[in-house]
Parts: sequence; C-alpha cells; structure tokens
Amino acid sequence: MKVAVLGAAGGIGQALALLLKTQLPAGSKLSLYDIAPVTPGVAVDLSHIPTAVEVKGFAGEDPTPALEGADVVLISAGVARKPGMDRSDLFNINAGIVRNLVEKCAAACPKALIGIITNPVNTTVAIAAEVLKAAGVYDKNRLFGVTTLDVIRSETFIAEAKGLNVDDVKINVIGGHSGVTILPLLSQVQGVSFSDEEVAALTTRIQNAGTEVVEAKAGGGSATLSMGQAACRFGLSLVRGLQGEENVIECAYVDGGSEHADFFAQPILLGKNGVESVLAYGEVSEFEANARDAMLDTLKADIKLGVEFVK
Ligand SMILES: NC(=O)C1=CN([C@@H]2O[C@H](COP(=O)(O)OP(=O)(O)OC[C@H]3O[C@@H](n4cnc5c(N)ncnc54)[C@H](O)[C@@H]3O)[C@@H](O)[C@H]2O)C=CC1
Ligand SMILES: O=C([O-])CC(=O)C(=O)O
Repeated sequence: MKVAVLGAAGGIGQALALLLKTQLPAGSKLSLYDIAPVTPGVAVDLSHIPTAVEVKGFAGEDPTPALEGADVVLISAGVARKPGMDRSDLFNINAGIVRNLVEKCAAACPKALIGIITNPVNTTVAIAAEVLKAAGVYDKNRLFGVTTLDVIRSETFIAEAKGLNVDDVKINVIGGHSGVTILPLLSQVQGVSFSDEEVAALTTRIQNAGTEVVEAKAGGGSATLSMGQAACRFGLSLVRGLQGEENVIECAYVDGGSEHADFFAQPILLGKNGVESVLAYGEVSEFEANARDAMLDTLKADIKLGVEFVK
C-alpha cells in the first residue's frame, strides 16, 4: 500500500506523516511531497523511526515521482487561515494549488483514492472533481473531502460536556466543512440526551472550533495536530477498506448522490474501490432538519464556485 501526502512539510503534513509512519500496516510505503526544500529531510528524519514503513521525500515543482503507484493521496498543500479570515478567504491561493496537484494525480495515479484536506474543502473538492472529469478519469467513489476533524471534535466535546468515555461516543457530522455547513447530529448520540440549550451551544462550538484554534494560535496558523490525527484516522480507514476489511465506516464529503447537494458529507462504507456505498444518515431532530435545510444555499454556492473555477 502506498500513501502519498502532498503538503508534507506543513503543519498538518508533518503531523500526519509522523502518525502514518507509526501506524500504517507493515510493508506500506509513505511518500512525502511539498514544494518546500526541507521535505526530503523530513523523510530522512522519519526514516529513523523503527517501523516497517518505507518513507521517501520529494521537493520541487513536480509531484509526479511522489505520486507514481500511489493507492491513497492526501492533500494538505496550501495556505492556512489567520485571525479575521474565513475559510473562503483561502480560495484565491488554494484553488490553483489543488487544481494543479490533482492534474498531476490524474496523470500519475488515476486510480488512487484522493482525500482533500486543503480549505475551503466545500469548494476544493468540487475543483478536484472537475479536474478529474476533464482528464477523463473521474470516479466519484475515489474522491473525498476530509471532514474527520469535525467528527473527532464532536466526540471530544460531547464526552467532555457529558462526562462520557470518549471511546464510547460515536456521531455523524453531515453537510460540509465550514461554519453553518458543519452539522453534528447530536440527537443520534447513544446513551445521552441534550437540552435545547445544550444542542444550540454544542452545535455552535463544533461549527466554530476551527476559529477557536485560529484565534488561540494568534496568527500562527490553524489546527494542525488535531487535523493530523483526523487525517491519519481517515487515511487509515481508506487503507483498511482497500485491504478488504469489512464495516469500515467514516463520514466524508463526497459526490454521493445526495438529495441535498452535489457534494455532501455523510456516512460512507469504505471498500476495495473507495466508497462501497453511501449510507443514510438516519433520522434527525427538527432542529437538525432546519439547520440542514438552512445550510444548503451556502453549500451549493461553495460548490458552484469550484465548478466555475475549472470550467
Ligand atoms: N479539512 C480540514 O478539516 C482542515 C483543513 N485545513 C487546511 O489544510 C491546509 C494546510 O494547513 P497547514 O498544514 O496548517 O498549512 P501550512 O502552511 O503549515 O502547510 C502547508 C504546506 O503546503 C505547502 N505547499 C504550498 N503550495 C504547495 C504546492 N503547490 N505543492 C505542494 N506543497 C505546497 C507549503 O510549502 C506548506 O509546507 C490549509 O488550507 C488549511 O486551511 C486545516 C485544518 C483542518
Ligand atoms: O478553521 C480552519 O481554518 C482550519 C479548519 O478547517 C479547521 O480547523 O476545521
């Protein structure tokens, strides 16, 4: 199994690479690419950790050598937010970066599962899809917006608020990955109930959790370590699915035939070809149904921006 990380010298990339070096199955290959010249050195550094995962690092303008033979590509290349910015403010720079990198994926590893971390995810995933379509290699089951950070934050905040063992907390987070488009389905969490006030407060905290980190880092970037953990969880789930493991389920932002929008985050069953099936997200409360319906104009506009950027 070969996993490539694009943006590997960055805050997320380095954390993710470390976790993958220590957690990928024995015999895996880890391929690190970034425009930053330090990247081969990041790989040398990681290569001294005694695990049966081979690491190689690549820098420069062309990611192709890093991508050849890749089964999974995780993309965190691009710029991150500073206080006062929205994720959509990253579009001007990150749209072109994602377009160019996915063009290289289409040529070098057209069958790879591609996970997009770079913001604004609601839009960059649509860009990636259009690029893959233009190259004639689009398979909707192989492209994912990584929204796992919203899931792990929800698990953490719910466990804290309710005094639960965090390992026992499971939740679906649907929609997209910014502001009101992030919708944790708190009504479905087993073994616990929330007052209306708690639902409102927890939902808002989960939606604003990225900003919480951006403000706390005070100009030094956005979530990197928790995102590294989230991307590792998601990447390992992709690998487990590819290896034929059963019942591997994650929420992700996919082109899954949703009635709500062309791309929508919801639970998916992973398998040997990426998305094995898109799962229903189940019953929702009135609060959640209203929040879901209210987000759709924003989500659809974010998607349209990405489609038009490529066309
Ligand atoms: N999906 C999600 O839940 C989350 C997404 N993000 C997003 O992830 C992205 C990366 O964040 P950080 O790692 O904190 O940023 P960072 O600035 O620490 O790292 C970004 C890396 O991308 C590299 N890069 C820039 N252009 C490139 C190109 N054309 N090819 C290859 N590498 C290139 C840079 O050299 C840098 O090493 C941001 O857009 C951020 O908003 C951040 C947190 C959560
Ligand atoms: O908020 C940001 O800019 C980074 C991000 O997507 C998150 O932490 O969820």
